[in-house]
Amino acid sequence: MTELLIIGSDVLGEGRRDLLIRDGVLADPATAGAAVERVDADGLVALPGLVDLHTHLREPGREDAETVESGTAAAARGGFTAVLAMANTVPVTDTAEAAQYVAALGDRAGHAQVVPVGAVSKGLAGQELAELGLMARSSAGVRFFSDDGHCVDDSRLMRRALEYIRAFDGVIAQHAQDPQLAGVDACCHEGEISGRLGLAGWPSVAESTIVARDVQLAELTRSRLHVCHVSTAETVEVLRWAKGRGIQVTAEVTPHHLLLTTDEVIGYDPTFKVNPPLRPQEHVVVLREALADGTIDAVATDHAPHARHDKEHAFGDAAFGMVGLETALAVVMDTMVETGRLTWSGVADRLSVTPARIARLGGQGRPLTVGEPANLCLVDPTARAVVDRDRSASLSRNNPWHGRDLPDPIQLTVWRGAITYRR
Ligand SMILES: NC(=O)N[C@@H](CC(=O)O)C(=O)O
Ligand SMILES: [Zn+2]
Ligand SMILES: [Zn+2]
Repeated sequence: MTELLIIGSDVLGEGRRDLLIRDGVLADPATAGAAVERVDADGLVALPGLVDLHTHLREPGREDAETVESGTAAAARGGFTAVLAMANTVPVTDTAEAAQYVAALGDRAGHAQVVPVGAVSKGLAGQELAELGLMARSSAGVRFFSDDGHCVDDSRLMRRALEYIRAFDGVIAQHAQDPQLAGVDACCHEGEISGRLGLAGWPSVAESTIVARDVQLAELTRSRLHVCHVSTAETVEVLRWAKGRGIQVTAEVTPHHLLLTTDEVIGYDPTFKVNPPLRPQEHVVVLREALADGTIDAVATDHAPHARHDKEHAFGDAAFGMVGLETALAVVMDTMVETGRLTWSGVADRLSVTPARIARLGGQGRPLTVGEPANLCLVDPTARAVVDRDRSASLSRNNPWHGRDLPDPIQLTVWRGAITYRR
């Protein structure tokens, strides 16, 4: 029997206590055996293991950019004990077998729980529904469905998906992007900078009009909608309205949309090309407020690794996306904790408790009390470091934080009682 005793950590910033881990669960520290391994956590904060609702692991199909092994190792370094693996792999996760395969790869890697996301439409083509019911009833137990990377544009298909998943308490996570308003070339927030740089514009309303439609469909179907990577002030207004009406909608924001602005694009560095695009500061401020007041429920990374040969192109031709698992908590600390917008218990809520609830994950996002599964991370609230993209567990280097001085919090991650990362 291996035991781990974490001594003197500040649990959720609410007081110092010891934590004993035995057989994968939290036990009474007074019962620790003589051979217990001790971890000195003086000055550290203990949080429930972080849960990422939005990770691209790229396996199967693009193992040159990321594998389940490398992506979940990066997750553990970032304090995550569970990640939802988006369906836009090759082949797409649109069958029960494909979902079971991704979950099995996660079990084999052993760094974090890998929860497969099921596609909404077959092949992400937006034409016919994927096998939603079979994925839900399989051993993979899929509850979270998304065509992420693509918007479920067809209103009728979106309505039917929402109707269908209600029977098994599913949720449809929408990548909100009207493909007509944001055309195929759109790669920069539509505004002064896109005009000056000559980049095709991606207007705010291409996001918010889809969200406005979808919350009304969620109301009609009495089903659950989740909005991926909210990036605009207009979307936040729609969410406030919908939540005020009691519509079952939740939303996430990425770390990069909480800190970076359209200004990053001025140097045409494709590292900063992401979907939805980085927005001007006035949107960033609204996103921070909305995360603080709960209008936006969760932070999700949208970790989107890309191989060098897909990213190193002229801005317009490069792939969309940036890595983010290892730096997510750092950016949330910088934008939300150090600015007084969120307490540690607020951080635990937005990065663990609420995402676990949205995805219906038992055993994740739980309080750190006796009898609960030992999924946690230890955080140093004062450490800082300059981010180095070459010191990463991810296989990809499209890291927008490279060279930036940020908090460097994660000291230890424990999943199911086993140490998955140690500084
Ligand atoms: N966010 C991105 O810019 N890219 C994502 C897809 C997505 O989340 O839309 C990807 O899969 O690369
Ligand atoms: Zn997306
Ligand atoms: Zn994504």
